Amino acid sequence: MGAKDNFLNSSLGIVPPRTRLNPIALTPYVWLEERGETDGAEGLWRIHDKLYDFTSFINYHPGGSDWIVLTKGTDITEAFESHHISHAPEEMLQKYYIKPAQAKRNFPFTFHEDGFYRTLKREIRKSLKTIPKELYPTSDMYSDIMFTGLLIFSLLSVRYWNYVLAVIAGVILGLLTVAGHNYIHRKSSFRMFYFQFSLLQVRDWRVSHVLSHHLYTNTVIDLEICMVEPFLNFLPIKKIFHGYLSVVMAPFVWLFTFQVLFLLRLVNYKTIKPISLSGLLLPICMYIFGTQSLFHTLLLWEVILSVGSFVFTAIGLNAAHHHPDVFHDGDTPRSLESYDWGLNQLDAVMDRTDITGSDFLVLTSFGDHALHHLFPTLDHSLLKHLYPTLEMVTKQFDVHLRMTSQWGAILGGFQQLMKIKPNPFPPDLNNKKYLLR
Ligand code: HEM
Repeated sequence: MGAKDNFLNSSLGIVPPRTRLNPIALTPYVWLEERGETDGAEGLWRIHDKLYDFTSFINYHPGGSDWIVLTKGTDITEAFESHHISHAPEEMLQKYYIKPAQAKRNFPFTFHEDGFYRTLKREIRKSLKTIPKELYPTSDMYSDIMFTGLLIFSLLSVRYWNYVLAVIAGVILGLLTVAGHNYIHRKSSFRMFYFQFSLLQVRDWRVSHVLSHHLYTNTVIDLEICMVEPFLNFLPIKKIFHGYLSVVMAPFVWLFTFQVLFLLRLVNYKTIKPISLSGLLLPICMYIFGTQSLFHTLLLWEVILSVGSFVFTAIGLNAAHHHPDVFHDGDTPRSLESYDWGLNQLDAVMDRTDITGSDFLVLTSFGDHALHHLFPTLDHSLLKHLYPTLEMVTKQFDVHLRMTSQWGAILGGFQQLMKIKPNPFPPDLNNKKYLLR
């Protein structure tokens, strides 16, 4: 098998986008455009094996117009199923129905009424009604405090020309960016723009993270896998120097993710909108209130960005998905015929015992990740209340959520980078060593 096949081969039978071999050219928008060629949506919106025309619904979608506009011409089955917990969206579908789809779906995932995901969703719907209102949400408070901290430490660092203060501002920026991600999945709100002080873009991430990584986790179509290649290759395929280079490269990737993605954004300038530049408000404030030259202001801002990038990317890439026992495309899957999407999500995740339970840690380190993937529109501070329900349904289906420590996740990430042989057996969700304690 050549290097080319390595990148294109999916053990789930998923046909990747044409531009899969060229990570720089594979922007979120190219990814969306090329989904049109594989999804059999015939220029409309596909849900399961039916085609719909939501054109007249774009401006009425309660989650915001972005989601509908971006996904025209694609299969939105996984997005539609996972982003709505109430029955209302499903009940509206008939109004927009056009015709049956001709082509087979590009994904093996199913959502049968008696399957794992829909059963869990029914139970979660009930559990959400029992959570007392006063218990949530703490996320808004923590996010606002971090935003204020970022401003204060950034301004003080430039005012007093102090690298320590800049590093503190950088750490806050990294954590605030993770927290901002909590809002990107949901209907648009001002807090989602906290994410943009990193120079990363909400709209791009709604594609690369929400519509790609979240729905097709660790597969050849997961943009978060594609975008870090060839520097970091998490798929179990033949790699340069058997992956040793990846391990050395990892900290550099962490350090410059914010800046490199921003520069790539400038290359694809046609998708830039005025709001894309909102992150520049931070250096502008630093320049106005800091009394330093433009050059010195930019220098400290670069320190803040690099530290922030390091914190955000190191947390993100070592949070929950990369471990030799977690499913990566190429590994033997649980099923190819009828693979419940929720089970696939459990196969592709491993949560961390030392993060779960703390609202602040969960918000700032992509915690309670399995539940977050299964129900991405729920505020992070709600997730801890849903473990008993998850446990009840996993027991019913004789599967478990696997847990490890944060250190286990970091170590697992490096082991996965070195891994060149796919797992010959499907993921084992009953493996005693990882069970929730
Ligand atoms: C790409 C596909 C879609 C995505 C990613 C998406 C995403 C979302 C999001 C993020 C929300 C807000 C949830 C919240 O913050 O609580 C929402 C709400 C909603 N969406 Fe969508 N949506 C999609 C397609 C649709 C379609 C096709 C319909 C109906 C024809 C629909 C109907 C609704 C309704 C009624 C709500 C209100 C909340 C609820 O009842 O669940 N959505 N959606």
